[in-house]
Amino acid sequence: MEEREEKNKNEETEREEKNNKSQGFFNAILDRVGINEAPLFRTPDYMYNVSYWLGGLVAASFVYTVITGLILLLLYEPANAYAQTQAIINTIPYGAVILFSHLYGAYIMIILVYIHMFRNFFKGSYKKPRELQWVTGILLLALTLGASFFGYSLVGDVLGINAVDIGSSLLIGTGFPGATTVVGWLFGPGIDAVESSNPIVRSEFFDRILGWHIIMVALIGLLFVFHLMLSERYGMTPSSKEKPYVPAYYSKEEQQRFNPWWPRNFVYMLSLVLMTWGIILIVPDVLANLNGAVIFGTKIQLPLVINPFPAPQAFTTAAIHTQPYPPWFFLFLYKFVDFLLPNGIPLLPSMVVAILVVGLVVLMLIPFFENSNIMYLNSRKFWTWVMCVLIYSLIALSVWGYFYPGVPAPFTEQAEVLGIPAIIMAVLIYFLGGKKKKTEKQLANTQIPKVTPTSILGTSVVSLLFAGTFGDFLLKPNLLGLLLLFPLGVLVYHYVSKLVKGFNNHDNNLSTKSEFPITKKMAFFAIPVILVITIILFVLMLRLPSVGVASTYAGIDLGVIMFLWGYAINLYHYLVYVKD
Ligand code: HEM
Ligand code: HEM
Repeated sequence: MEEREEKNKNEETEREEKNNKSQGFFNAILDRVGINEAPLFRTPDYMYNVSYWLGGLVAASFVYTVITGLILLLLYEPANAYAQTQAIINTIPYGAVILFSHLYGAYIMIILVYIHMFRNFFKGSYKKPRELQWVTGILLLALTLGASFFGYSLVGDVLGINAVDIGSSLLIGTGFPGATTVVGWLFGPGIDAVESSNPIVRSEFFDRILGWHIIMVALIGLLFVFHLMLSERYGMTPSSKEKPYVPAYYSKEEQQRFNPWWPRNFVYMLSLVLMTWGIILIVPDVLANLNGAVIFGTKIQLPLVINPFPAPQAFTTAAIHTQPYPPWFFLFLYKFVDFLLPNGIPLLPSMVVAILVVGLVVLMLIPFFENSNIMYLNSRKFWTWVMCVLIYSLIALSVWGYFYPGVPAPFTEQAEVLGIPAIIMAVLIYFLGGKKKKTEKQLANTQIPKVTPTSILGTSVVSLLFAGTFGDFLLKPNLLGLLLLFPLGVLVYHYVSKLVKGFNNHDNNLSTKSEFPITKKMAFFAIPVILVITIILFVLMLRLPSVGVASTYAGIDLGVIMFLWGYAINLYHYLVYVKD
């Protein structure tokens, strides 16, 4: 009896092994993992479009910065921050590539987080049942800016140390109870320690900053897991054409028609990840080579805010001659601090901090303030206006802060730079935005306007330029003014007509066809060509210098290889999965 049982068991294992062999080793592992049974969201064809995967791109840049950050952690010396950062750039193999791409990984992550956020607002993805995703998203945005701020201060250059100085003065200046204690927690012995001749005191400061840098990154990681779990619960927000009403999500039954997560989503995501990583490597390494290069007899000196090289060391003679800029992602705040009240008195630090905190909380609670039950933009004109003004103000204040740092901004200037565009946007959104409320029946029978934030912003900017130039021309008629009026007039016409058409156009973006400009035949041949090119590039990479700034050539090479691989996988996705 026992013998027979043993025999049966053996036969079963043999059968299983045979089965696994015929499946292939890789598939057998996936089968064991149960990839097909995992409760991952199924995706309809039309969602294979970058706009639906922006969060994935943010996550890709996050993972990149974590990998390079862990390598930097092995190399960094808190007691010797600036000198060691220079050593990483100049003496450690591929150190410059790792540090520069860590910095730009963070920069690209910040830009993508903003794009992801605004896209999710305009798509209505914050509405029921995704409110928590929006709330955790805003926390993720704040943490990303925080982690980048602390990372930036780790270098020990004048910009990073100045940023800490401004930050702590702002907090202490609020006079809020406990502000000094909080500053003590955040910055330990403070920036004076950076000047100390005692390495223990110096490391006390940089250790504290490093600690916060890693804590914030860990919090991003934890919160992201939650954010992603929520995303898998309801899937990505369907197109408003498919689901025009709240709550917009596909039921379990509907999902059965769509593509399972494995392998198509994996293939698509891999292609996007590799392309993002490629760009993170290429951009700073190209910039590092541009900086100091002589082009047409002119020596290029990149502005400090985008330069991958550190600024001069804090508290040195060179530092005195450096304009104290904050990191570019806080330039808007830097200008905001220069604002004067209508009576000419500067904004108090307590007002600045209070406005920021309240603004962030309001942004976080948008899903609860704006709860119209239609997914289209014209059902939430007020909030569309708020978000358009927010995008515009972030950009305008950053540019303003860059060109006129520390120059007090009187109320009249604030009204010109921010007030007038805000009014133009309000008028455009109100008058061109169609009727606010429609019944379900009307909605089904009418064309739903489709207006993008870009068309609203574009129209506002060109109208403003046109109005300004026209005003100048009236005051001081001249030929240049007249010549400028024509192209600007054409641009105004272009944007306004686009906006008007947008309001009359239905969202017809549901085609499952690819937007690829090339045919499948071309894609079929392009893949092996890319493979051969990347092998050549790889061999070349091994011959390029590995130490010092010159290693950035290898960085560019690796970036191009990654980007091309990402593109080749994208072509593969197109060939295998996209229907003609
Ligand atoms: C576990 C993850 C991470 C670790 C261990 C880490 C570690 C480090 C270290 C040691 C430095 C100092 C490099 C030097 O000056 O020599 C640094 C710099 C920096 N980190 Fe991270 N980091 C991590 C993730 C991140 C993330 C997720 C971001 C962005 C959100 C970020 C943004 C920055 C920035 C902007 C710098 C300044 C780089 C420069 O100015 O060249 N880091 N990081
Ligand atoms: C570290 C920052 C962030 C990461 C890594 C991240 C990641 C993700 C990922 C992977 C998704 C799944 C869908 C996709 O790939 O787009 C997603 C969806 C979403 N995220 Fe984020 N996110 C971040 C920040 C934000 C912010 C700042 C907001 C808005 C305030 C936000 C709001 C949302 C919403 C509403 C969705 C659902 C989108 C939909 O249903 O189509 N996220 N996020």
